[in-house]
Amino acid sequence: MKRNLYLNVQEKETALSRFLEAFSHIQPGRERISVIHSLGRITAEAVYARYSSPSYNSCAMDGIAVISAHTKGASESHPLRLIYEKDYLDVDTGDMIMPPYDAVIMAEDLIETEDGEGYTIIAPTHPFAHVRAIGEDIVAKEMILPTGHRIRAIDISVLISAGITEIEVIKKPVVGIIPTGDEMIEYTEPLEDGKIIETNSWMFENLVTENDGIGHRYPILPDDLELIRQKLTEAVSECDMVIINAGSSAGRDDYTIHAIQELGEVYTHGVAIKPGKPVILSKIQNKPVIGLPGYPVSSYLTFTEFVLPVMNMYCRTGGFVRQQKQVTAKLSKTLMSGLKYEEYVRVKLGIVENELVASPLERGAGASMSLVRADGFCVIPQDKEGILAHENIQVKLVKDMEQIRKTLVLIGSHDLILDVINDLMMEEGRDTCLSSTHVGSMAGLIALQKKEAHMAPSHLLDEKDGSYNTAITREMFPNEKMVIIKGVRRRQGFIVKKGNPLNIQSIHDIMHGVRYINRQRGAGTRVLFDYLLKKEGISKKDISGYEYEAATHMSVAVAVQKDNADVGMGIYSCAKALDLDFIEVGFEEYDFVTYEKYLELPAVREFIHVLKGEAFKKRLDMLGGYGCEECGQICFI
Ligand SMILES: Nc1nc2c(c(=O)[nH]1)N[C@H]1C(S)=C(S)[C@@H](COP(=O)(O)OP(=O)(O)OC[C@H]3O[C@@H](n4cnc5c(N)ncnc54)[C@H](O)[C@@H]3O)O[C@H]1N2
Ligand code: MOO
Repeated sequence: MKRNLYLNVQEKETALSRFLEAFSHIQPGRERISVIHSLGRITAEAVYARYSSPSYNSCAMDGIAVISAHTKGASESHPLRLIYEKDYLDVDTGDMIMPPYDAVIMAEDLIETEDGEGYTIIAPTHPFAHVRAIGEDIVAKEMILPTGHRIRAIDISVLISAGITEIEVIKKPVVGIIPTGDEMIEYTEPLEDGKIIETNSWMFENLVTENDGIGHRYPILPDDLELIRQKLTEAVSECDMVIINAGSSAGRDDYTIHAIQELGEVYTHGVAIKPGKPVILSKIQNKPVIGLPGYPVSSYLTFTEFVLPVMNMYCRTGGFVRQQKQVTAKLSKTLMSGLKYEEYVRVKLGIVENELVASPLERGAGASMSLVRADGFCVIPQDKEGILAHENIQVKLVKDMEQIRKTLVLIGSHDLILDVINDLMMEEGRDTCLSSTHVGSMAGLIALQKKEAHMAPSHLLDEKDGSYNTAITREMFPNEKMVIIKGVRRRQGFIVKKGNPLNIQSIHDIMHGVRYINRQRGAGTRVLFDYLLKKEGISKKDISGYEYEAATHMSVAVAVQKDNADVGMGIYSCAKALDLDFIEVGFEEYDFVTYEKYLELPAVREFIHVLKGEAFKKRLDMLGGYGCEECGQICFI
């Protein structure tokens, strides 16, 4: 099969509005369902009460029902005796109050007469005192819920009390989901080299559910034109709309576009967004069929940008579209982008000194963890080559702002203990959590200078005296009161394959064609490696792979494990986690640099509390390679 070429890459808004226009005939369907099963559904029309509630004059307190006119004149100086049946009846909350009785006096306000035959009162009452009059809550024929209302638990109880047993709601559209690809396997099958666990369809199914539809997933289809054609025909006849996933781009086995062209009409193949470019917008048998690109991030974004607006046509009455909240944030790192596309970047958010700060996450279309970690998305417009650090950007929120407010923002060096600290902070249930962005020690301290983080995890060696973090903090924050919260001492060394097949014992064994994997500029581990090279008089040029960089210790370890490199520098816990060998170079100090004034922040206090706790020490033992003698101690700089 010939490769496809994108002949008609269109701007997103143009492509979407043309597509929606083609389906302007779609109207939300409706169905009648039992009220008790209507939670979360959307009303298709206004709902009116059948009964009033209460439907009779109802006693609101335990006590006596009285004829209010008979209580006139009662006072402390003139107590009034009430006679059973002539003046009152005993009643309990919820009882019906019938004429001539028209008010209730609470039991607490009654004085029993000595003969036990009645009551004395010392204050008069008025008509309908402590009586819930007919229709006080709901009046028959009154509108209880408007059109397009999402039904909640409280609504159901009100509907029932108003005598409604069935309700007209918007029908959920059935969205067919077809995953394709020869390399795909079901999650229940064992993973082999060259195979990929099919995940996108399950994400789609749940996104469809979250957005008021019913996902109908078909089994994985191989890259076979005839089978794709057959399955598309079947899905279109069974569903209201269809998503077909992967095979949308220029690969030789990318058949989706050919199958759709044969069965219907293609409006768009290719939109100017990144990730997500090869999206297909089409129609088969008058139903929308959308081809989404295979990479998880591309498929998530194109789902939200193209599938949701179409689903909205099926399941929203006017005005009900759920809008994503937008906020303005300061960008912590420059984002470059091409002029060819509008680019979507996932960000983490935090509030530092009353300002919302956005730190960009990994940008690759395959980086699905960036979606898990994201607090929001920002868009770099097509006509911009990028956004500079510290500029303001608009962010569409995917997390609750309250949660973001309680987040402690860490930018700097990476260590597995950050995840452990966050886990323990969450476990303690004190409502604070930790967001960490890994840019290396130096870049972290710069972010701290710019007030874009609360703390910078750092392990920067002072070559003069072999100490860690103090000298650089003094140098970078000469006029500020700073503190170092002591973290861990950790074993640094060379991570090599199990059994150390190249017999690497020292930095000298890393030359002569051994494939090294380095860390990014500014990372403490890179500073240490450069220091060792200098000390031993070795040139960077003699290290093959010096330019090959990874962003975290764990990425170094996995590169060695999967044979992308023979050796890299990193911490013991990462070598241990992946069952690799480790040649120790020495211990280093991994600490948290912060402003003295931040010690008062509740999240910082909680952070220190966790660092000093026994639970943290136990978790460090399990990870291995850490010393925690000074953990949580504060050094004033
Ligand atoms: N020569 C060109 N190659 C590519 C272009 C291009 O313009 N010219 N575009 C790239 C872009 S951008 C994207 S996005 C991808 C889209 O590719 P396809 O939609 O054809 O998808 P595949 O190639 O089959 O898969 C891509 C990737 O995603 C994984 N995948 C696919 N389906 C699933 C699933 N259901 N669950 C989990 N993962 C899935 C698949 O294994 C691949 O790794 O094309 C570029 N190429
Ligand atoms: O644009 Mo492709 O959608 O992932 O990177």
